[in-house]
Amino acid sequence: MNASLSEARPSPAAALRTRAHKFGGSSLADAGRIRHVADLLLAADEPGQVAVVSAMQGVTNALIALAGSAAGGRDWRPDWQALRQRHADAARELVGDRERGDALQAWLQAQFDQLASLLQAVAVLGTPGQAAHERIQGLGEVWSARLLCSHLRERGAEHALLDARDVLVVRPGELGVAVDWPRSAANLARWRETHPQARVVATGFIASGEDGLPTVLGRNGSDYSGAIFAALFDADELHIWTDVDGVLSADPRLVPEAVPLPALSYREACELAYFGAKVIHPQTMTPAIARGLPILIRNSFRPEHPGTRIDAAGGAGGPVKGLTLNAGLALVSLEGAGLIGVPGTAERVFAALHAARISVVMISQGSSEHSICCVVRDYEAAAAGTALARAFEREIAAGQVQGVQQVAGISVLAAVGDGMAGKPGVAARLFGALARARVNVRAIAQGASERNISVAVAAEDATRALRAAHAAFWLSAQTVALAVIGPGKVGAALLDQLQAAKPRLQREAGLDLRLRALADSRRLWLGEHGADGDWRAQLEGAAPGDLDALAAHLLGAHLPHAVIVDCSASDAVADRYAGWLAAGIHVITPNKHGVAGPLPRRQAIDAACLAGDARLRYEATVGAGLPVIQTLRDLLDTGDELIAVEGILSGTLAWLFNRYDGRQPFSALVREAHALGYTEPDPRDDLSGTDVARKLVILAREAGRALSLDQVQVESLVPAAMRHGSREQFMAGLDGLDGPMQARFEQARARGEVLRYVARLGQDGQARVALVALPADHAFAHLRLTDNIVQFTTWRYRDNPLIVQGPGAGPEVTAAGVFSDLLRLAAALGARL
Ligand SMILES: NC(=O)C1=CN([C@@H]2O[C@H](COP(=O)(O)OP(=O)(O)OC[C@H]3O[C@@H](n4cnc5c(N)ncnc54)[C@H](OP(=O)(O)O)[C@@H]3O)[C@@H](O)[C@H]2O)C=CC1
Ligand SMILES: N[C@@H](CC=O)C(=O)O
Repeated sequence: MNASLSEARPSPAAALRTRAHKFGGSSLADAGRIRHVADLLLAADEPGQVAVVSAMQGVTNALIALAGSAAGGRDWRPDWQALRQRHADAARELVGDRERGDALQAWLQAQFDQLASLLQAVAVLGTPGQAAHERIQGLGEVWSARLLCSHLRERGAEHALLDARDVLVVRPGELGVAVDWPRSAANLARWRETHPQARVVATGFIASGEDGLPTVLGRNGSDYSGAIFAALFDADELHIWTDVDGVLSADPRLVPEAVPLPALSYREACELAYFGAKVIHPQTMTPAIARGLPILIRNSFRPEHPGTRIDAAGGAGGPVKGLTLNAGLALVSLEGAGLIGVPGTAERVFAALHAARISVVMISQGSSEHSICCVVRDYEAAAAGTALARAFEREIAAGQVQGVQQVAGISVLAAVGDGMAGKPGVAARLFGALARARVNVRAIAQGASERNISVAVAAEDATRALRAAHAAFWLSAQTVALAVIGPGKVGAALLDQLQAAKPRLQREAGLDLRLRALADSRRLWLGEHGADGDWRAQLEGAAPGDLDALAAHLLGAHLPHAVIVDCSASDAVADRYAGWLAAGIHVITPNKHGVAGPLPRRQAIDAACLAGDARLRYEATVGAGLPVIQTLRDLLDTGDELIAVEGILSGTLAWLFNRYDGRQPFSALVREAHALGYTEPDPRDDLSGTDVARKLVILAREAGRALSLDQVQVESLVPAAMRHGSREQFMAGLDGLDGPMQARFEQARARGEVLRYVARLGQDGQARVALVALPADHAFAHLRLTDNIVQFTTWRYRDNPLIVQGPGAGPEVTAAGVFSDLLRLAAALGARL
């Protein structure tokens, strides 16, 4: 009786090439769905076919409820009637032929009459009893199989109807129901003598016990029946039809980007199923595994989709095929010097937990043997703690073990894939992704098969951890939750560039930049799935809100990475950088107030970066899209020393003095520069030299010099009378600039010189920004438009300074500089850039 499946002899009809199909309840929910199943079966080009069916959706539960009602003395007749009507209606729709239809209705009526008699008996006894309960539960499959078979016959197909109770013999086993293969195979062979048809419809879920009484296969029983009949009919493949495109790489409710997996090995499928992925149950697979039968998980709503193939080979793919998350767990650990080098500690832990009937989800022990920890279901944690405390009572009393520690709110993330075995770097990639997503790992386990790495993390980090790991193994794009503050000239250009580049970045770099928040000084827009459409329209309808809500919303997405891009010129916004960075939000900005602001603020920002993993990038603060800061950093990082910096650091001032020839009013050019988006929001910041001074401060600080804005000698081009008042008042009185500027210009021209606004940071530490008259052949006299020029004199470049030159202002180039920072950050976070 213990004969295994491989010993079972195939039925005489096994010479046929046969494919087995299994349809679940949702595929048979009503007449329309049953008709669709028939379409699939009739369209399949296969000589032999076995279709194993579940009950119509919800029918098994309805039958169990009927038995419960009858046993509890409640009136079961209305529900019985509804169930009868549902099947009678389906039968009417499925079988139009009068004679066949009447026969089917009469058969159904007889079935329901028998059910009614059973329920009456249950009501009298006050309990269904095991035998009646199993008989009642399994009726749904008998009815659905008959409906499908009758419909197929109506359409001219000669399918035989196999009631599994006539063939399949099972007995209770330790891990559930076990099949008596020799008896079942012999029964099938006998049945085939009178049912030689190539195509068969069989009932799932039900079978006969060794005593010949009807029984059921338990949870996932219909899938199990599919595999059993596939084996008994010696099928070439088993197709399990569901309502999804196959096995997904992760739970789509937690990772919306989860993808269907084309192929899995049996072992991968078992590992994923164990950790809760929506794969078929491992027990279901045993008959298939035993004979190397491929299982295909397919979508009955999209039969053209190939689905997931599960077989011995498992197909190609990355090292990790899928990820699962098990929630509702707790960590229970023992720690103490009394465990070191003591043989039998693990055995005592397991024995104590076994005696308390507690199943261990994961176990981990450091090689120092100083501690050992287990992950158990949270509702069993207290009992596990008590069991361990009792088992180690002596050591705890002697102070050799520091009691039992329990941590609730734990989830286990498991990465599964045959390709992990023998491949260096997989764990590094997983842990690197978790670190970058700021997820703390509480415990780790990897079996010697190297097919599964499991990590225990805090429940609140679990979704972020899953998404980060999913992206790290290229199962989906690296997803970055993005907020843009200040959609003014630069911000708007950036948003347009982001929108245009998004599809290509997703496709080619595996980077999903998801805009979740937008704010200007008056409005805050928060979105769930990213502003993929018209961001302007979204902001248009937004209400006022504060930046705390913006940061909370960004973090609330549980996306692996969060970035705020500050495109304002606001000091108040810059004041928040340190807090955001400390909270793990990366910051990117062209706004100089943060990095050139008061030293204590800058120090707080730097400290937040050092303490955590969040990064601040601000390349566009100097030279807009030019690589000025990066160049200086590269020089310093490779061991060079900065001696001096000199240059033209203002695009606005460069443009003004490149254009100004004394013929048109200087004020007209300032208005034009403002309209072109070169100036700061308030052009006085440019004309006063403050903007240039800030840039010099940024470069000095980059070189490690603690320079403050008030230490820079600044020559302002704004007459004292125009320094106060609103921006609008200043713009209205702009022609007040014209007289003094004309005079400076004429003086310089008389000497054959040109005017340029130059910044200089000397070796002596002196910082100065001023309008100077330069000889007409000076390098700074030959720039074009908004060109900046920055000359770095360093120890290596002491005879011939290193020069960075190019356009240094304008919304498009500045936005591109900000975007480059974002992409460099994304690359560091793991995007394929
Ligand atoms: N233009 C250029 O060539 C370059 C600019 N930069 C820097 O880029 C930044 C933006 O410049 P630009 O686009 O020209 O400026 P704009 O004036 O066009 O845009 C500023 C944006 O910031 C918003 N804003 C202001 N205060 C706040 C606040 N407290 N909270 C939220 N949003 C706020 C404004 O909103 P609202 O409309 O409601 O006021 C507006 O959307 C500046 O810091 C500038 O120094 C850097 C390099 C080059
Ligand atoms: N207004 C600034 C813009 C860049 O920082 C400039 O003109 O350089």
